Amino acid sequence: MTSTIQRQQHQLASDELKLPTPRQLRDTLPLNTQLSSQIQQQRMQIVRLLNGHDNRFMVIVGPCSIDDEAAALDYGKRLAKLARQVDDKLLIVMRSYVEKPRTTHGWKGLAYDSLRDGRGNMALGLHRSRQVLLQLSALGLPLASEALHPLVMSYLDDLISWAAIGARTSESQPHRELVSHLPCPVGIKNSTDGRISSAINAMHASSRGHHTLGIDDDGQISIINTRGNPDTHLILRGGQGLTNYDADSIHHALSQLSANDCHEKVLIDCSHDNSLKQYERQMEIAHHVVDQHLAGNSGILGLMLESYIEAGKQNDSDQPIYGQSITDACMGWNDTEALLTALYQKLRKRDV
Ligand SMILES: O=C[C@H](O)[C@H](O)COP(=O)(O)O
Ligand SMILES: C=C(OP(=O)(O)O)C(=O)O
Repeated sequence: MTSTIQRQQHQLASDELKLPTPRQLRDTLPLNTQLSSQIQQQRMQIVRLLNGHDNRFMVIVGPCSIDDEAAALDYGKRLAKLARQVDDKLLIVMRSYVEKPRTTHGWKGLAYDSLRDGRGNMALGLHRSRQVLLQLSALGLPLASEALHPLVMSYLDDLISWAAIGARTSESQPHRELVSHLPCPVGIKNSTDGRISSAINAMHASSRGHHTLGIDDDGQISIINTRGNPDTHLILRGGQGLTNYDADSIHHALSQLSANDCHEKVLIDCSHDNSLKQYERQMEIAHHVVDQHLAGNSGILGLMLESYIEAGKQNDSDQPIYGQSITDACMGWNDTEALLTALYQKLRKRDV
């Protein structure tokens, strides 16, 4: 008797553990032709910037992590409106991260634990992630996300215009294979200790085709033949308490990229070690980076900001605060809008 109950419980648990295949989730939450061609065009716009065929400045801005669809959409609407007003000078891409790499442990993002109850209902998490990315795309914004788990990407990569490989994974072979397969431009971060060589090696490795393991659209474990991704670039995010957004660090990075035959373009992450995790510092860093660009440094592709509706970050023990980060501390919307407007005006002034 007991063993029958145990078997039934086990059966229930394993049913709950089953996920839809990528095709099933895409069929449930389809990308329509209009949005699909919007995303194709947005990817191509970023590639044009990367190849120096468009001299706009790219800004990847948004919450450290998406934890709540209502707040993400509220933020997205504000950003989409601003993006339209400045789009002759700034190509604005919304940070829409549904996976978070952790230094040790902590909340891993909407895709893993959307209820934030620690039970890891990934069927719900993947559904909610795909749904919110579709809704954000429909606002007209290009979306940026970190490519962390290769299988998670098989559910979401059609919605993303730009992906990041984080500082903790740039040295990993499966991530380099993943980049080689992704259908969009990818920024690769310097490692957490500040080295840029791991990112440069990753750019080389991912520019080639690979044969690797993965799943097909129907969830069958398969050999995946990747095409090689020519559209990668370096992201400087500082490391081990040292910053690398100053002119000398950027010059050094660009000369290393040139010596290694990589795109001579860097994106500056104004957060993480560059801000020494003090979110307010992102504003002065962003100005410093745009000033270098205006002084003629054409190797600077743009910058990244962590920003949400409310400034700072929540404390686990507090009542939830709408629009405030539950991972890294972010700039608030008012400062973000003022900063992007000021950067835009600076860039326009150059042309008058
Ligand atoms: O951007 C987010 C964090 O810096 C990254 O996920 C690591 O976070 P942790 O050190 O709090 O785990
Ligand atoms: C985790 C992130 O950054 P990094 O990999 O630089 O720590 C991030 O941008 O969310």
